Amino acid sequence: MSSSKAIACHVRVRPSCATDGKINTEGIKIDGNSISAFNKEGDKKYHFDLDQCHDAVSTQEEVFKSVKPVIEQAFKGQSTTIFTYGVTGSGKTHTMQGTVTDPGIIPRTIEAVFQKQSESPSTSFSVSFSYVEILKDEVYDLLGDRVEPRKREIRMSPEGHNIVADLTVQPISSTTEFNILYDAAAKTRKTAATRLNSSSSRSHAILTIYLHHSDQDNQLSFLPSKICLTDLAGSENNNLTGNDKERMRESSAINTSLTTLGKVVDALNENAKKGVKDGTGPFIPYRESKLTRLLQDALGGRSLGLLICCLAPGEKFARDTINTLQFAKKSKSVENRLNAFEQNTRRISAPLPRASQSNKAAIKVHTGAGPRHSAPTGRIALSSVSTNIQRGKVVKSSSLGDIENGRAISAEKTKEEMAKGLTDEQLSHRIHQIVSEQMAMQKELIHSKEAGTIDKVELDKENEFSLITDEEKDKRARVIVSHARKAHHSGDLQQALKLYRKAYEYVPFNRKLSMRITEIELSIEGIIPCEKIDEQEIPKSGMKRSHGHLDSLADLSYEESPAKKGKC
Ligand SMILES: Nc1ncnc2c1ncn2[C@@H]1O[C@H](COP(=O)(O)OP(=O)(O)OP(=O)(O)O)[C@@H](O)[C@H]1O
Repeated sequence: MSSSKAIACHVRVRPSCATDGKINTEGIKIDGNSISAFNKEGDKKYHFDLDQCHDAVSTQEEVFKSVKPVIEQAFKGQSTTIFTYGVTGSGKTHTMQGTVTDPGIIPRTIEAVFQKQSESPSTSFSVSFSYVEILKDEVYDLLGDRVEPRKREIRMSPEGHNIVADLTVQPISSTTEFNILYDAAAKTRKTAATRLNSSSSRSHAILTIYLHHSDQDNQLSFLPSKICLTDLAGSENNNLTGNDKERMRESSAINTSLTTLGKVVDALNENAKKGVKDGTGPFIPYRESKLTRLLQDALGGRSLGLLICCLAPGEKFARDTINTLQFAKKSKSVENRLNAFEQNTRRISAPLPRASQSNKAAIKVHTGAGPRHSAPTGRIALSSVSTNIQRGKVVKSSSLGDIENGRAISAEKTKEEMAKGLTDEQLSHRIHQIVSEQMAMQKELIHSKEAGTIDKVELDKENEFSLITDEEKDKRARVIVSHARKAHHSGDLQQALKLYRKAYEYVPFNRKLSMRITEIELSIEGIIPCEKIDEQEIPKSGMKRSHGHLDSLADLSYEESPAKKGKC
């Protein structure tokens, strides 16, 4: 059944410690589920109503008890995301991970998962997990090669989820096994001392627990439900942290991705205010950072979301406290569209065996060794399946390809057989979902055709995307931007938008381009006037960079490109 649910927002105040400096005992006050905080000057009081407030004496057990109902939804097939947010040193890692003697949400969740598994053998699910960190806007697999860690791409799965390419997903069958693997991986997460925290996390860390459900009696298995536990790196004030140059670079990447997180939440709220339905509203800048791409499901997506805002009690954090609580307040009005049923019945295959010694090898999950734009192929299959469901024809689900759990599907049952077991309401939801998927597929196809129209500028090498260097990506983006600018100049905004978006796929870090896309979208919607670009700005031949004009997209903000930053 489909429903929408706002992100739940909890707050936790950390006990005071030596680095907090002066403490105003009246600075932060909790009363039930309300919290008030004074500004630094102590002359203005801010008040917030949240879903749960934990004070400085709250225990790890109490905090876990308050999040457990969300985790339990995953046992019923609903994916869930919990993330900790707050200034550096406010207790995010303590809350999420804790210590051996005082475990936090992650170890307690794993315990609850295996407890559930042992309590109800009839609820058959096997367990695996992945663990990634986002450091300076690059994704690394913490279960992957630790000696020579490789940056991982983010790709779109056929289901429309952003997933990390070539990610290690480790099957586990006990808490002990998890602890050994997790401890080793957590040690490789980047931490460093700052003036505020002797072991400050310099990266965002996302631990995902996959529950692979299967119905042994009916020979069905489903997409895994996920419990995504995210420990965000802390927002930082370099004056307080005393960061050196390298720390400052990290801190700038952390602050930028958190700013994007805020922008995504703002845009979602803007959509909600305008009552805009899926995909037709203003541009949501998910693609501006890897963090927001990976949290897309939890922010306006299909995951049940819970945000824990952590607060540090020192007076010097007064402003951070209010900012954090304001972030909680605006996140609280973001609604996610939940649908455990739909997620669960998307695929039918032979049942997944429980994790055992024989299937312990870590699975690599990726969208295929093929091109970044292999997704449309998968979607064509999806489209034909959906058409056939509606016509009552039989199609094997193997045509869908199995991306999420990396296994070949050996479908014994058909979608038609599945449909027989659905109520009218469930079927109607399913059809609604399929129509949305078809629309997404069509969009992708338009993009592919677009690539065809610009073959002459070498976009026919699209399927080598994952193999090309960042420099080459920049080059291609410039070529497409030059075509976009021509369309823009001639007033063909739709064509310009398509091409700018295409270029953006190559340079997702390019904020100027992202802003141009937003401007055109708003112009198309008639919200802002269409800004004509000057013909002089259109490169006449080749892709020489134009000079001087700040707004020139031919420039593509080269200072931000990985090539320029020497990342290639
Ligand atoms: N509720 C708590 N009870 C006891 N100690 C705590 C609590 N919360 C945090 N601490 C301690 O405070 C210090 C900072 O906490 P932690 O490392 O979790 O902060 P953080 O928000 O994750 O920081 P960063 O963003 O820099 O990684 C740690 O030494 C931690 O053990």
